[in-house]
Amino acid sequence: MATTRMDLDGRLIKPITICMIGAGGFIGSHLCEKLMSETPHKVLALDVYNDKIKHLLEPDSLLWAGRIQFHRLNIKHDSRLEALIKMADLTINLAAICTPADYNTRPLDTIYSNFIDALPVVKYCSENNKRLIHFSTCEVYGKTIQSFLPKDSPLRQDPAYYVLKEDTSPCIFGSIEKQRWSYACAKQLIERLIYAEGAENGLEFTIVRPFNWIGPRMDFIPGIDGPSEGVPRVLACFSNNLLRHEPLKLVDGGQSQRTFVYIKDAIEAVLLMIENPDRANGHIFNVGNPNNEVTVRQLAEMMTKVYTKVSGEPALESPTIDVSSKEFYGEGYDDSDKRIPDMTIINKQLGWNPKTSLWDLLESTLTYQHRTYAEAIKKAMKFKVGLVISDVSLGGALFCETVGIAKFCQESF
Ligand SMILES: NC(=O)c1ccc[n+]([C@@H]2O[C@H](COP(=O)([O-])OP(=O)(O)OC[C@H]3O[C@@H](n4cnc5c(N)ncnc54)[C@H](O)[C@@H]3O)[C@@H](O)[C@H]2O)c1
Ligand SMILES: O=c1ccn([C@@H]2O[C@H](COP(=O)(O)OP(=O)(O)O[C@H]3OC[C@@H](O)[C@H](O)[C@H]3O)[C@@H](O)[C@H]2O)c(=O)[nH]1
Repeated sequence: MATTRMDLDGRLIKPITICMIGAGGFIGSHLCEKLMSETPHKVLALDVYNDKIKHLLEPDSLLWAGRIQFHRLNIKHDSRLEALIKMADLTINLAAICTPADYNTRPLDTIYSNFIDALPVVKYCSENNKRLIHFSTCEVYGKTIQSFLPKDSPLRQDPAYYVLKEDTSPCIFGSIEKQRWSYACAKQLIERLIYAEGAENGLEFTIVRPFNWIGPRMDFIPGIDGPSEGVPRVLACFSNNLLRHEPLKLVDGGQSQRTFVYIKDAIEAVLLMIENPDRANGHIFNVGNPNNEVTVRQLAEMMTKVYTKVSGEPALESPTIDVSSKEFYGEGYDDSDKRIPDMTIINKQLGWNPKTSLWDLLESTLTYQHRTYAEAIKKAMKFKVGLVISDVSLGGALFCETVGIAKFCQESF
C-alpha cells in the first residue's frame, strides 16, 4: 500500500474517513478492496449484508485491519446513520434497488429505495457540511432521441442524436404505466435534489452515472447464492445460463445496445473522484466505456465463445432463445435502446479513460464465474436430477426446469 499519495495537482493526499453506504454490494466490494489495498483511507462500511466484503473484514491479521469497520444497518430505519456520516469526511451512497426485474414488479420499493431512503443521507451531508458522492445511473437518460427518428432518417448516423452527454442530453422516459422507468425517475429526482442542495445550501457533491459496470461478484447466481426464481442483471443471467448449459434468453430479440465497462477500470475513476475533490465537486460524471458497445445478442454470442474457451466445455448447438419482455420481466417493462457515454467531462476533470476491452473483461469475469460456481451448479443439478428420478420412481410427474437438466435427464434414463 502506498502511504504517500499525490492528487492530480501534485498535492499530498491526506488520509480520510469514508462512510460507504451499500458497501456490501457489487461496486462497494470492489471499492472497499481498492481503498484497503492501495490507499491509507478508512472505511465505515454500511450495509444489510457483508458476504461480498467478508474477505476484507476477516481475519484481524490483514494488513488493513482497523481501517475498515462493518456496520450492519438498514438506512430506512436506523438512528446510527447521522452519527456515522458525522464521523466521516466523505459519504458515498451506493445503496439502492437496482435490478430491472424489480422496477416494474416492485415499483414502490424501487421508488422508496432510490429516492425516499436517499433523502436523509443528502440532508445529513448538507446539514453537517460533509461531502457526498452519490451513485445515480445512466438510466436517467432513458431512451435516445435517435430511437424516435424515422428508421430511414440520415440523422440516425449523427452522434448528436444518441451519444449521452451529462450537460445537454434530455432525460426521455416512457409513459407512467411503463413502470420500468420508476427507477430512472427516482434517480433523476434525487439527482435534482442533490444539485439543488449544492446550488442553494452549498452541499459539496459529485454524482456518478455508471454505464453497465460488470465483473466478478456482480449480483448472484440464482439457486446458488441467491433465490432460484430471482432475475439478476444480464451478466449474471447469461453466466447462470452458461454454467447450467442452457440457452441464453434474449429479451425481445436482444436488439438493445449497451456499452460495458470493467469494474476495475470504473473503480479507478471513483478513486480519482475521492482523492480530487476540487476537480470532482459540483460535477455529474458518466463512467463507462464507449468503445465496448454491443447489442445484447452480440453480448450473448461473445459470452458463449469466451465461456467455451475458459471452461473447455463445448457450446450448445442453439446457444440462444428469444423470449418476450412480458414473459421475462412482466407487464410494464420497457428498455433503453442505446447507451454510449460522452467522456468529455470526466476526461477534462479527472483525465480518466477506460482500458479493458469487452473480450478481456469477459474472459477474466467468466474465468471467475466458472471457478466460483461450476462445482456448486453441478452439485445442485445432480441433486435436482436425483429428485426427479425419485419422483418418477414414485409415479410422480417428471419436472425438468431447464433444457440442460432435461437433456441430462434423458441421458440418465
Ligand atoms: N452496477 C452497475 O452497472 C450500475 C449501473 C448504474 C447504476 N448503479 C448504481 O450504483 C449503486 C450500486 O450498484 P451495485 O451494482 O453495486 O448494486 P448492489 O445491489 O450490488 O449494491 C447495493 C448495495 O446496497 C445495499 N442496500 C440497499 N438498500 C439498503 C438499505 N436500505 N440499507 C443498507 N444497505 C442497503 C444492498 O444490500 C447492496 O449490498 C446503485 O445505486 C445503483 O443504482 C450501478
Ligand atoms: O437474461 C437476460 C437479461 C437481460 N437481458 C437484456 O439485457 C439488457 C441489459 O440488462 P441488465 O439487466 O444488465 O440491465 P440494464 O442495462 O437494462 O439496466 C441496468 O443498467 C443501469 C443500472 O442502473 C442498473 O444496473 C440496471 O438498471 C436489457 O436489454 C435486458 O432486456 C436479456 O436479453 N436477457
